[in-house]
Amino acid sequence: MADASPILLWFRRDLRLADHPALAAAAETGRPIVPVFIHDQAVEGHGAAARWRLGRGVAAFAAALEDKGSTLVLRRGEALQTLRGLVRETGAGAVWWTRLYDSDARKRDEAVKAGLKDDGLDARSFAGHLLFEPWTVETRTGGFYKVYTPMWKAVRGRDPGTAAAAPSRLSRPESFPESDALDDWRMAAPMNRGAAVVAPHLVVGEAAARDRLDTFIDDKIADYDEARDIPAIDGTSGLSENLALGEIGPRTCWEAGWRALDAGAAGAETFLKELVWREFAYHLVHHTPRLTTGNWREEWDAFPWNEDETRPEVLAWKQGRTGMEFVDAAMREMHVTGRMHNRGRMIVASYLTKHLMTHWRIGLRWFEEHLIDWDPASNAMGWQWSAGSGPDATPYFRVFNPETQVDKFDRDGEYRRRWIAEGQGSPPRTALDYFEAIPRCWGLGPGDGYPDPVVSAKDGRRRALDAYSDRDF
Ligand SMILES: Cc1cc2nc3c(=O)[nH]c(=O)nc-3n(C[C@H](O)[C@H](O)[C@H](O)COP(=O)(O)OP(=O)(O)OC[C@H]3O[C@@H](n4cnc5c(N)ncnc54)[C@H](O)[C@@H]3O)c2cc1C
Repeated sequence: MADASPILLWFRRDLRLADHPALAAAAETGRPIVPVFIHDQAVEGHGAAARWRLGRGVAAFAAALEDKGSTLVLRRGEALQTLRGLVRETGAGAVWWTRLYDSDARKRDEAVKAGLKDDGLDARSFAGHLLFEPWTVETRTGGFYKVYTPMWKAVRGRDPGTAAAAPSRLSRPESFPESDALDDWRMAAPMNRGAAVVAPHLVVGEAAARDRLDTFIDDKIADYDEARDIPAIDGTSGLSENLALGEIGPRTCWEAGWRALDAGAAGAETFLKELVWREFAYHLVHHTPRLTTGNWREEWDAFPWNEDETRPEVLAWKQGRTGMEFVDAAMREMHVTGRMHNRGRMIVASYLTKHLMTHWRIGLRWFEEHLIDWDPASNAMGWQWSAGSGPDATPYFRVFNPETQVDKFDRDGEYRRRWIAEGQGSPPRTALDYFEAIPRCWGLGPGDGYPDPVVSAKDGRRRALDAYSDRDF
């Protein structure tokens, strides 16, 4: 007789109903589905902004499941024990989930799979977080790609499969097990007063992510090639926030990008390429887990980066008060919106690791604390790319000059005016919001003077290049 026991569907960073292979497969069986989200602090701990954003995403997903006649069961605790408890409570014969690729998640998932299999359960993982899983893309000699462009060429013409539609209804078990109350998890607590400032900038949930993609394709993709590099222009998709939590599937984005390319949209190929940068980051993290914790090029362990986080110039960087306007504008954008334009990310990362000779790990952790689109793979790759210690990285001797970057990417000063209040007669709301978002104990206000540079662009560059030429690797 066919197995009619419930399937526990363990949701993690895949908070969606469409383009979800594990959910589609479960719905196909006709068996009752028990959707579960476990707040597993060991893996889903995150920084303040990502944790808060996760809470908002879980709430939106729970509401979407209610619309389908189902219920998201929330539990907190160590994953394997929690799932075993839920199996006992529901009589489930299967536990299915979408694969993740960073090392913390993989270690947890491997232990979960082994434990559940020992219990005689159908423990199964599915693709869905990526277009192409890391072991399916190989160089001609059989390794993984360490350089982006050949990887792009290898996958450009590949078919990642079709994104499935959301199931129309989900079969319910006779009763759902008890669920924690999301409010009891206090996901917003570490955000303090920042939450009220960042909240209007969030775009939460699957339906909103889908609208965001459609708006991007209809209104922005044609100009994406050029607009994407100008931080004052809202010219990118903004989808990183949703992709990070799986509120939209990468195949849905890929298909939309291809349709736009086929229809002749000029920027569509660049958009597809950016999606593959995300893949590249995950392939790297899968094959070399140290990407998130240590120098990918291990010879960089000998480089004299400073790891003292208490230095005043590091505090100035965190606060957006280095006296370098482009750097400060970008850091403040992150305080207010939980995001930072990609150009800004490259500039502040270069400035911290080169002008301030500070270890990229300090920046990586600060981003992890403040980004609502925090992603373990893209964040680590971005930092190591900027620092020069990663694969296919910008060479260390290419030091972004924050002053000349202004001429290229913010010539009329709109971006800097949007975020830096000091010196403006009537600063815009965005610039004032920065003072509402930051910790009160910093004691900063819009009436303060704008700081002198903690290091001049020229001196910082020279210091970095001297250290680089003194290295013995
Ligand atoms: C130091 C540093 C840290 C970063 N940290 C993160 C992070 O924590 N989370 C994150 O999602 N991205 C990170 N990035 C990559 C990039 O800045 C963002 O993905 C991008 O700004 C998101 O905006 P968007 O969604 O509008 O992108 P779009 O320009 O619309 O691009 C579409 C999608 O492609 C992917 N993508 C675009 N650029 C990159 C890139 N350089 N690397 C990897 N994927 C990319 C993203 O998923 C993005 O949503 C980082 C980059 C740097 C230099």
